[in-house]
Amino acid sequence: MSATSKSTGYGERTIAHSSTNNADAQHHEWCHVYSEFPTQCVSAYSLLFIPKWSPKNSRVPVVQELARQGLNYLPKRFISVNHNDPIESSTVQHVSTTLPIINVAKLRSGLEPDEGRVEELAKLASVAKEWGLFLVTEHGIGSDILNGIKDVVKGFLACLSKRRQCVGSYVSVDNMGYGRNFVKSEDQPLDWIDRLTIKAAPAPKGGDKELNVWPQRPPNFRQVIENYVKEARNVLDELLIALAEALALESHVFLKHFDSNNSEINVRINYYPPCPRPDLALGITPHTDASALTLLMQFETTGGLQILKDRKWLTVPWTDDALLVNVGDLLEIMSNGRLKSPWHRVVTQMNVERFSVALFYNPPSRTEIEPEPIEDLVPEDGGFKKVVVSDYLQHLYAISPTKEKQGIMYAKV
Ligand SMILES: O=C(O)CCC(=O)C(=O)O
Ligand SMILES: [Fe+2]
Repeated sequence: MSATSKSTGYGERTIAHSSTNNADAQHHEWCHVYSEFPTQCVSAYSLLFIPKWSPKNSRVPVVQELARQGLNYLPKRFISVNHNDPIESSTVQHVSTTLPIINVAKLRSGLEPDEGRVEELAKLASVAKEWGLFLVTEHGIGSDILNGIKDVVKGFLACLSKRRQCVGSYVSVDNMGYGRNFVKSEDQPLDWIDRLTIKAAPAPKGGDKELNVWPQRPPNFRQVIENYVKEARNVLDELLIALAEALALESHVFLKHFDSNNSEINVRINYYPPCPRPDLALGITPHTDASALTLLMQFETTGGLQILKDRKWLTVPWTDDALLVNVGDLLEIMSNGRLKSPWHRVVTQMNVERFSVALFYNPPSRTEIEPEPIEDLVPEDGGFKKVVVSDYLQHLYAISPTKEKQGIMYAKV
């Protein structure tokens, strides 16, 4: 699910937790390595303080540390795949060519139709409607920027594993640390992932305490991510225009909800260490992204991301060097269901590690998004109603959505 400030940050993974004082922050600093439950915390601090489980004090393991131990079994807290569920256990390798790659350069609005724009818009309409996600090339984000991301992400994880010096300060921010959303009980299965979520935009306002969760090591981490965010924002704005036109809507119907000073951009670094039992564990549990659009890059290996299509999990045919864009709930609402926010999950792999970087693009949090009317709406599907972005996100955190209990229902008429 897309990040909001509720799941922003890094440290050890802390769940559904409001960190508001220095004592808590200190606790975060000390408790980096956990085995199965908080009561087995190996830090010195935990020897003195063994809390009863609650979302407030719950901790989950740093998966990287578990993977390094070379376990040949899966700790039981990570067992999540239910082999009795025909959908859950359906994994079909998707080898079709039905995920066309969108050439962003051809979509640019100044171009004449004969420069291929019309065909590219038609291709975009078809892939966005059928899949809710698509690959993009010729997006203009330089390979130096993308390679820089790979370097700082790996540098961050490496220095974390040595001395954990690279963790920023996270006082006064909700649900801090390596975060997995929606872990609310002790017996809820955990994902085989370590992740860091950073609120990259908007810049903190004068009175606000800076949301300073930027890692301090490698020293260029923040600069590199911010350069990427700047370029990515331009690409996503272009795509919002192109998607509107592809759906035969006025060009700015989606982009009008965004503004360059206050739109929210959260960046999440996902690290999937090699997993001893890929048949039993998931890297990320099935979810839809709450964002308007998500921009994803992956590296080191492919093949982890799957999408739920026609009641089957299909491996997304994602080539190494293309970026992937997926429609999130907020765009499903803005488009009044013309675009669907796809259910997706990440599977684990045995001897390889995988990294991905997800950039979630949302309108400013107080924006009321208004679904674009549909004239011939079928009466039984009332479409969507107006929602305030932050209300929608709060609702998601409150309900912990699942396929049975979908967050998007909140915005249905
Ligand atoms: O790792 C991936 O490919 C997908 C990550 C994802 O779905 C997310 O961070 O919301
Ligand atoms: Fe996602």
